[in-house]
Amino acid sequence: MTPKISFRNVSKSFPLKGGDFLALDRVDLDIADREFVTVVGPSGCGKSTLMSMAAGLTEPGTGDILLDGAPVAGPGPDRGVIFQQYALFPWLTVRKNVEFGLKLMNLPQDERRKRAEHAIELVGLSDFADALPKTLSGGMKQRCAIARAYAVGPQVLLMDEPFGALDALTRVQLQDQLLDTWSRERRTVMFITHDVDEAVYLANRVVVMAARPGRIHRVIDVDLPYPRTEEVRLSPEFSRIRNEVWHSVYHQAPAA
Ligand SMILES: Nc1ncnc2c1ncn2[C@@H]1O[C@H](COP(=O)(O)OP(=O)(O)OP(=O)(O)O)[C@@H](O)[C@H]1O
Repeated sequence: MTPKISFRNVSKSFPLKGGDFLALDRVDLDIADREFVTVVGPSGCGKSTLMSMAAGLTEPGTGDILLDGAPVAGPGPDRGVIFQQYALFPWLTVRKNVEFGLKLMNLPQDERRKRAEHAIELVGLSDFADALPKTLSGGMKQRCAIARAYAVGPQVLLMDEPFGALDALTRVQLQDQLLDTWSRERRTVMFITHDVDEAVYLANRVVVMAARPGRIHRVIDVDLPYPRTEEVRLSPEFSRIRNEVWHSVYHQAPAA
């Protein structure tokens, strides 16, 4: 079956004083339809660059990035992008923030309203639909940003450390909520995180990257059942996989 997203021999350099800096070196990765893939690796290994290329916001230097087998030519409503900073419009309510992305799709007003309500309900913010962002906690703001991405109905969610700024408890709650939505709506998810526990808890597979140059170091299967519960989180198998990921991230041999 055609992968949902493919990185084929993708390299990317950025110009620096004194020569080019190779940020990504020959990355090959296929992400299947409806798969949940997390990406971890040391700071600067190119995680965000890789995701930005899948989003169509950054062009690959060489190689191909394919979506359903066709080259990515730029951003599109088939991919929802969520960053660590909530990026909400402060003067718009939760509902208006969520509806905003739908305006660009030229949907009729009642369809926009319906889609926004559904997305707001999915993230558990219905009681706050008419609230302004400044009155929301960090976790609620991030849920609003997630609802905005959901509302457009993308087949792919590209999430760059979406829970990075949140406290540990809110983070765990949003992980569960994300998995709950994913298991019902089954979008393809590519999710960057610095948190090894989070990477294992969420994913079908964890991609471990290495730095200098940025590249894929290992891909580790997470053969744990869904739904991921506290029991799963506390299981010996979870610890074993977590330790394996941890070891691959923090004990990488330097590049040849
Ligand atoms: N626009 C740019 N111009 C020059 N260098 C860049 C640019 N974007 C990224 N880089 C460099 O490319 C490398 C990879 O950056 P990237 O942000 O993708 O890494 P990362 O793994 O997401 O890092 P972190 O975990 O710290 O967020 C870094 O060394 C960075 O300095």
